[in-house]
Amino acid sequence: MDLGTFSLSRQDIARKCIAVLGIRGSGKSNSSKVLIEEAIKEGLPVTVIDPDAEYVELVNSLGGDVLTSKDDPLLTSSIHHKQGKSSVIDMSDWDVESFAFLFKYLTNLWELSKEERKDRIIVVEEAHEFIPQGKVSGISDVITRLALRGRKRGIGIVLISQRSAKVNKDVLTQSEIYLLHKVVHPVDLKVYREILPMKPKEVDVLVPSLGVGEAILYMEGKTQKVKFRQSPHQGYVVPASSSQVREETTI
Ligand SMILES: Nc1ncnc2c1ncn2[C@@H]1O[C@H](COP(=O)(O)OP(=O)(O)OP(=O)(O)O)[C@@H](O)[C@H]1O
Repeated sequence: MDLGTFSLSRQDIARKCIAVLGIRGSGKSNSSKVLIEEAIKEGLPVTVIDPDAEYVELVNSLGGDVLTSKDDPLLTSSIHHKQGKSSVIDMSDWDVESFAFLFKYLTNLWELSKEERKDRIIVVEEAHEFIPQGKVSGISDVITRLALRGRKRGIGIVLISQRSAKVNKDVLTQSEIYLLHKVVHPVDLKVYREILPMKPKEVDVLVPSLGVGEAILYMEGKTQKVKFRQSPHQGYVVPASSSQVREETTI
């Protein structure tokens, strides 16, 4: 899989927990889109939990289904599991119905994958909103289960967040692949220092100097500075209202 200055195989990413971290504008979404494109091309279906509808065009153009709370979560998850089809759950309404849909869809995927193991990657954009550190909900419970126990059922997970310190630590620290984009805040640098097998001072110098699309890849005990290629799927502009709606809704 051609990701930019580096490549990973299907085997590298299937059934793994992958963390994509970095400040706003560091390139997380682009990097995740490149990963998703390549996974789908390799026949590895993806389900994206998408709070800003940023991945709708990408998943749709690669043959996946776009879902909202108006769809039937049990029916769609059953079809997607059976057919190995990709999907994107448009959460941009950020309302009670969207969360109810997400919970039922993921819970059903979890049950179905017990009966019949099939590879799938669940991508969680803005992961700190769904699996926050120190808070438990039905959604956080099912995503945590998928992340920590999904491997045997064929399920891998990609957690994307600009607020690494706010993502559930039990899940984040279980990641097998880290793609660490630029951060500058001491709180985030502290998280990186805990993850990376580097001297704290090296982390403090290297990480804030990363350019857009550059990241430190850490897997299997090795670190490597990489640069992602640009995804052709940049098309969607985030509506200004969606983050405001999010502030007012509790899961
Ligand atoms: N590898 C890359 N090569 C060239 N441009 C890139 C690359 N990665 C990201 N960009 C550009 O940088 C900008 C920010 O990228 P992106 O939206 O992926 O960042 P982000 O970290 O996800 O930000 P946010 O948290 O706000 O969503 C975009 O205009 C994108 O096209």
